[in-house]
Amino acid sequence: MTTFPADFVWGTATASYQIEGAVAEDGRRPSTWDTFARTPGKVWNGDTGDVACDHYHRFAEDVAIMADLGVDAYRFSVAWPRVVPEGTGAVNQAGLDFYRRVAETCLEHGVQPYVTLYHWDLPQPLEDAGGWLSRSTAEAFAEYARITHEALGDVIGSWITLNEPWCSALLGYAAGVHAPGQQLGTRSLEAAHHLLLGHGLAVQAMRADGGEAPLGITLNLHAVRAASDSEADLEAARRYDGLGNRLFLDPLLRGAYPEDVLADTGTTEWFAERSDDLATIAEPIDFIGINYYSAHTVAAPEDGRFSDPSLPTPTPGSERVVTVDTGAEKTQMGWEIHPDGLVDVLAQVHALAPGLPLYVTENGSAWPDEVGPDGRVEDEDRRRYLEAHLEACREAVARGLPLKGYFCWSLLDNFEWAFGYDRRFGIVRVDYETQQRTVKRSGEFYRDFVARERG
Ligand SMILES: N#[N+]C[C@@H]1[C@@H](O)[C@H](O)[C@@H](O)[C@@H]2O[C@H]12
Repeated sequence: MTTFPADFVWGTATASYQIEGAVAEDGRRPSTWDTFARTPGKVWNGDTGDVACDHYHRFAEDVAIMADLGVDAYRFSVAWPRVVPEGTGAVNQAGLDFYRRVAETCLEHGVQPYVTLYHWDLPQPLEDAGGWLSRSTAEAFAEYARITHEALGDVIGSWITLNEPWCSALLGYAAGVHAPGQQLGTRSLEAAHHLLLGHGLAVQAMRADGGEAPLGITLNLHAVRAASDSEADLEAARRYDGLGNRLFLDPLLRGAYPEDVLADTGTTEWFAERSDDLATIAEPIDFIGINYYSAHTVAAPEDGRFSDPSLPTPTPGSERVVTVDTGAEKTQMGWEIHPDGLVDVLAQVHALAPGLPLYVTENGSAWPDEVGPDGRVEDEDRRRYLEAHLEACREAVARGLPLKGYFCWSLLDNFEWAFGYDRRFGIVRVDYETQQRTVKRSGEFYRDFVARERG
């Protein structure tokens, strides 16, 4: 059986708004998710990240749990509204100091800090000025990145600029199910462009600041399969792969947008007017992070008729593309379980950028956990999902794909965006009433797997 390289990185991942709480403490100002969560009907049960897992006050305990699990690295995100509370202008030293404490505590426990600079909590004043539909937000992001990199570069092991720009753009500005809750159809591709431009400007700013830490970006890639080899279904798969994957992979790794996607969405001219940005977007990076959860089998709508391409294309799975239920087991999110799809997306990126190091920066599953009379959580479903995807990572390594690490999503149960606290992804349970942490069976499995693979 293939063994993982000795330097393979085993980690866990979280995000600021999902775990920190303390949303108005020590100078933090509102983000778009503070606003969105307070908008009636947007988040399950009216849940907010006001308290979440109280990680802002309990981070030392959480780092100690990671050390006990034996992980090498902790991927967490810096909240922009803690560091530059208004998005631009004044820097909040208390915010920088908090993240320095988190990073130093990690290092004291032998855990490498990996930072994501943007995991969706955009300072509200920037959204009020246009958000990611505005080019100025890309420029503001680069300045925030420079500030944070300059302040924390001595304690951060790796930097990820953006987490899942697809979600920020397509769910935030088209489907409207994420902050800021806009339903602007294909204008969401303008947000995608400004997110990618912000990424490139941030990479340039951090490189100019010096430092040796690797710089990368994290994308949620969709393993896409056509329901049949009919022309209509293959066309549906092309559309889904285009809007879900190539809209981001191509500019980042090929320096060009996919012409078919721009044609599908009637945005060719808009992007042509901004072609000078592509060199910045394609600024060389040191790794790509891939968040993988599921594979999607897609087909053309029953009648085979595609609606007018100029109509809004909120997200893949809109009226042009339907997702087919293959009968595979699903998680509580309704996502089909296809571990082999992880190898497929790793191979897809490798084909575009041979040799570029790859990390699985998120992989995990939500299940309705039960706490036993002994207080334990025997989450066998989550353990099984985890094991299957770790073995998929082993297969990727065996095939010679440059997979360098795996971060389990998530260390803790946390605020699951529009699902609030109804969905638990943690390998460590959080009792939101008491904030007690309990390592689940899946967490024990991950600990034992890592120890065994490390030899
Ligand atoms: N849903 N879901 C779980 C998980 C979400 O909690 C993360 O914040 C995102 O980066 C990504 O969507 C994946």
